[in-house]
Amino acid sequence: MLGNFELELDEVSVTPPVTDGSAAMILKPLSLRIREGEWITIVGANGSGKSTLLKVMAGMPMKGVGGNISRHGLRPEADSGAIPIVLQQPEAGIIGATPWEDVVAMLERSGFEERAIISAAEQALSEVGLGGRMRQKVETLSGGQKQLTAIAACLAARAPALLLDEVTAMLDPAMSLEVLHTVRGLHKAGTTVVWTTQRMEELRAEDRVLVLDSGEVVFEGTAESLFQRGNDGSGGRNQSAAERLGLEAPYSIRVAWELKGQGVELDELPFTPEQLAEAVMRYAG
Ligand SMILES: Nc1ncnc2c1ncn2[C@@H]1O[C@H](COP(=O)(O)OP(=O)(O)OP(=O)(O)O)[C@@H](O)[C@H]1O
Repeated sequence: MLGNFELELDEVSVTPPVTDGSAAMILKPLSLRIREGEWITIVGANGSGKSTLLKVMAGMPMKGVGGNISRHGLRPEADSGAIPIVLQQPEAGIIGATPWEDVVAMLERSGFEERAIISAAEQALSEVGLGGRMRQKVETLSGGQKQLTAIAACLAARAPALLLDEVTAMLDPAMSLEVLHTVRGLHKAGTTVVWTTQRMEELRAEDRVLVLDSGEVVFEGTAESLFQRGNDGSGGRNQSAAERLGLEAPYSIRVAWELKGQGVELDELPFTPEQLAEAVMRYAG
């Protein structure tokens, strides 16, 4: 499990480094507190500011940052320094020739004592399901396995939170699901996770979601409340926050809305086909 984590952003904003005064802010002032063990999903279109917000959360030195960022009440540089971010391109952060070498290199760079390296690397690689592929050449791994290698390196180095920048964007649906399931498992075991995505089907009902639009937080709440249509007597047809923000609901939720229009009201909003099937079975009794 990763080290303990509490991150506080107080009126944090980011302005472009060179501006004639007319350029829009990259991130408009926002305040946010993330507690240990939370799962946050940041949703937004290209250019909405997701990566910038992650870099701010990571405590990366950046020009144009206003407001206060603190971890356990300390500035990030006074705490454990910048947290690594796993990026969209599967090869982006990998420096070793095999998963094993990559994780070991990260541990050496992070100043781990030699005798602690082997067990930390083995444990992290098996936690992400790569125990059997530690010595496989990186170029022969799938995109998802490369992402899991990068995630294992963060885990092994005891990064205080997993910061994941659209890590499934370049992966096929099956691989995306495998990476998502693995990270969900790590979260269940206590890891703090910030997951950014443009894919609504990666959300789960209880996720804490931030929606960014042009550098501004336009929604904050659970995924369930993002897709909840109101009960105004119109058969639940009045729009959810997601619809008002132009976000397309996952297929299962669209089916649930359609069923509700036909008078079939499921007892929970299904985020996955499996949840949809279960809710329909419960309805059918
Ligand atoms: N250093 C910079 N100078 C000027 N503009 C910048 C800088 N960094 C980011 N931007 C702009 O800020 C906006 C937000 O960028 P950011 O990369 O955070 O968005 P994003 O939501 O992660 O996008 P994507 O999904 O395409 O990665 C974009 O319009 C980008 O061009």
